[in-house]
This record gives sequence, C-alpha cells and structure tokens, in this order.
Amino acid sequence: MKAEEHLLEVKGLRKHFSDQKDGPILKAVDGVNFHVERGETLGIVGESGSGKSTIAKMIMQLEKPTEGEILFHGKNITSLTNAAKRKLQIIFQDPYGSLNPRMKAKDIVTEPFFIHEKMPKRERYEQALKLLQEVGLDKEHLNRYPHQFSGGQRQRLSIARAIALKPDLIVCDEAVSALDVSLQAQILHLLSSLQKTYGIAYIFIAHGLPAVRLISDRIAIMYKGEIVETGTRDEIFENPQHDYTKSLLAAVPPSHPRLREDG
Ligand SMILES: Nc1ncnc2c1ncn2[C@@H]1O[C@H](COP(=O)(O)OP(=O)(O)OP(=O)(O)O)[C@@H](O)[C@H]1O
Repeated sequence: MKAEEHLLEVKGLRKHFSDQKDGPILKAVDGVNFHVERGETLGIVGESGSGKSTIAKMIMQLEKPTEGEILFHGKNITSLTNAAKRKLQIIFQDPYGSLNPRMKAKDIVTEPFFIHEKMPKRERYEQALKLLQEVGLDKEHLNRYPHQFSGGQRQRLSIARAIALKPDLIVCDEAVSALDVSLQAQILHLLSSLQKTYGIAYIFIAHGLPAVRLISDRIAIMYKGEIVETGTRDEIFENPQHDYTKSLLAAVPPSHPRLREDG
C-alpha cells in the first residue's frame, strides 16, 4: 500500500431510488465522503433510514452507486480481482439471513476456501476447528446447523466465516443490534481482539452511539443521506458540533463502560 493511500476511500457517493419512472426521487445516500485506514474502526451512526445500509451494500457491490466511487487499496471496487475481493467481507445483523440453514458450521466457515482454493478434507476439518475456536466456539459446534446455535453463537459463527480469508476490512452492518447488552459487549470484545491479532479494519454501522463508542476510533454521524459530522471518538463524545450529534448523545447513558482505554 502506498503511503498516501487509504485502505478504503469513498468519494462523492450517491444512491437515489425512484420507485416509478419520473416518480419522486429518494436520496438514500447523497454525496458521502469518508475513508478507513488499515486496522482502524470507523463507526457510522444514524437513525433508521439515514442510508447506512445502502452505503454498506454499495461497498459490497450489492447496490450500484448513482454517482461517486469507492476505492479499496486505491483501486475502484468494480475492477477488483476475486483475490482482492476476498479481503472485503460483511457481517449482517441477522446471521439467519446470511448463513445457509442447510449447512453445518464446519462447512459454513470453510466454504470461502472452496470458492477460492481447493483444500484436502483433513485440512478443511482443522481449519474449521481453528476458526470456530478463534471466535469462542468449539469442537462440539462443528456439526451443528445454524438453528442449533444461540443468537450470540450464531453471530460468532458468521464472524468465523468472515475472518476465514483474513480480510483487511469487515463491514459490520448492525452486527450486534439484535443482541442483548451483555452479549453485545462479548461480541465487541471478540471483534476488538480479532482486530488486534489480524489488523482487520471495521466499518461498524449502528443506529445508536453506545455500541459504536465501545469499538470505534473515529465516528461518522449520518442524517438523511449525508454525513453531518466526523471526528475521533473523543471529539464526537466530548465536543459534538452538530445538533443531531448532540441529540444522539443526549440518549447515551453517561457512565457507559469503555471496552478500550487505549484509543
Ligand atoms: N432498493 C430500494 N428501493 C427503494 N428505496 C430503498 C431501497 N433500499 C433502501 N431504500 C430506502 O433508502 C433509505 C435508506 O435506507 P437504508 O437501509 O440505507 O437506511 P439505514 O440507515 O440502514 O436504516 P436501518 O437502520 O433501518 O437499517 C430508506 O428510506 C429506504 O427505504
């Protein structure tokens, strides 16, 4: 990576939807710029409908931008090779929607290897066990199907799958929002420890500030399709500039515990 190059750079990104031809245009994302550096976490916070998931979908090429560009390692994402694409992964709020219900955990976590490379059966088993152990699961989970896991375990399973190919960036789209607060903290700890081990960067999307505060180095605040404010975690929490950021902060309990004291 060149010194001046960001891991991910989003420039002038817009997504406008229109249900009918010549009908009203919904500006879901309307001129968004941000960047993510290697190994850091950028939180993106905003109310429901502010455009967060649409940004995630455009980064993963599930939606085509109306305008603007997204660079990963300095290259437009539309021109990435399969090998480069494997370095960009996503985790969703509801792992039920993203994990194949008919596949066992061992096959779910090693499937990414089969898409990209061949692997002998024995090695596949060992890789599956290693991946499950990395996310706090174990041998007894290898042969279980997604519905046989608890909500927190299922999210661990989707994290194991996301880290299988050692990505540089994982987009976490409301990844802990469906979990209760103590489970959220456990998953955030897991994500932080994987970040320390592998230098993974995260875009951590959430509708409220508490979870984002625990994990983010920098935070972007979204309102109606635009980023209204970006700053380090301390800048956002201690010196918010925008009225919408202030209203989000007013909803955060004052003594929320911090996961990381170093950032
Ligand atoms: N495929 C689509 N067609 C039309 N409108 C869409 C489409 N996808 C999203 N939208 C609209 O774009 C806006 C932004 O949606 P988006 O899902 O990005 O918001 P969000 O901030 O992620 O919300 P949430 O926190 O509820 O997931 C919403 O008004 C939504 O209804």
